[in-house]
Amino acid sequence: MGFDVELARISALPNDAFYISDFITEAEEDWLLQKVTSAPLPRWTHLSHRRLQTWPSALTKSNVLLASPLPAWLRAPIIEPRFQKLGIFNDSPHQAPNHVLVNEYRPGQGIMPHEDGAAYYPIVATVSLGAPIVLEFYDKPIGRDTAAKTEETGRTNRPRYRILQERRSLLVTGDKMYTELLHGIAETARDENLAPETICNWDLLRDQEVYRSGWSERGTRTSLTYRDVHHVAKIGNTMKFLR
Ligand SMILES: O=C(O)CCC(=O)C(=O)O
Ligand SMILES: [Fe+2]
Repeated sequence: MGFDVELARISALPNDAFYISDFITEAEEDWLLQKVTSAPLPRWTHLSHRRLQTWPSALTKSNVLLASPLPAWLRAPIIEPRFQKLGIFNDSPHQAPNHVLVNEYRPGQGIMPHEDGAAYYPIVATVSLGAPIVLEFYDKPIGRDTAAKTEETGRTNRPRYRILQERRSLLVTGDKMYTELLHGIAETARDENLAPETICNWDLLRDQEVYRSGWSERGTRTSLTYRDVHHVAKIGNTMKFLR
């Protein structure tokens, strides 16, 4: 395999999580960003605090993916051969990711603490492009009225874990990190309080020196989040019912 995945384990976390700082080269990063930005405008969904592309297509209301291959630029070299060599999706239903959300965050933008839900096998592999950003994991609010509590407390609750994602890195989180915690990205123009004690993957960072001041100015950060959707429907089968 050439690379021992245990070397990439974020050992401060109780459940499986892996971080590889130099997952893609600078040239690959440039090329991927160019692919993202040259996608036709209707590809983007504009949300209030980020914009999003969904490949190959959005899931149906019942969380079904209509079978269609991912575009070549999202497959090679990331899935083939790199994910395959690392064996990231070996245990997932299709032994490979079949769905990618591309998120773009400008300074000041983020994503409220949330969970990704049951549509996906609980492994997410995220490639970060453009600029570093901190991903935060929160305990789920306890008790009834969960959604309202998340709205109220999501921002003020202190995160339980923080992971700094450098540009060109890969973060793999799975298992209970996704099913028992919420994750989000603060809406800020500056990630603060960066230190070995507060950042779980500090030892695995490519460049700790640049964060010595304890903060990092946000730039435009793009993430490619790879997942395996449980339910896939062949269009041919769907068409049968339409005839
Ligand atoms: O951009 C990220 O790293 C996280 C995105 C996310 O949580 C999501 O799309 O569900
Ligand atoms: Fe998410």
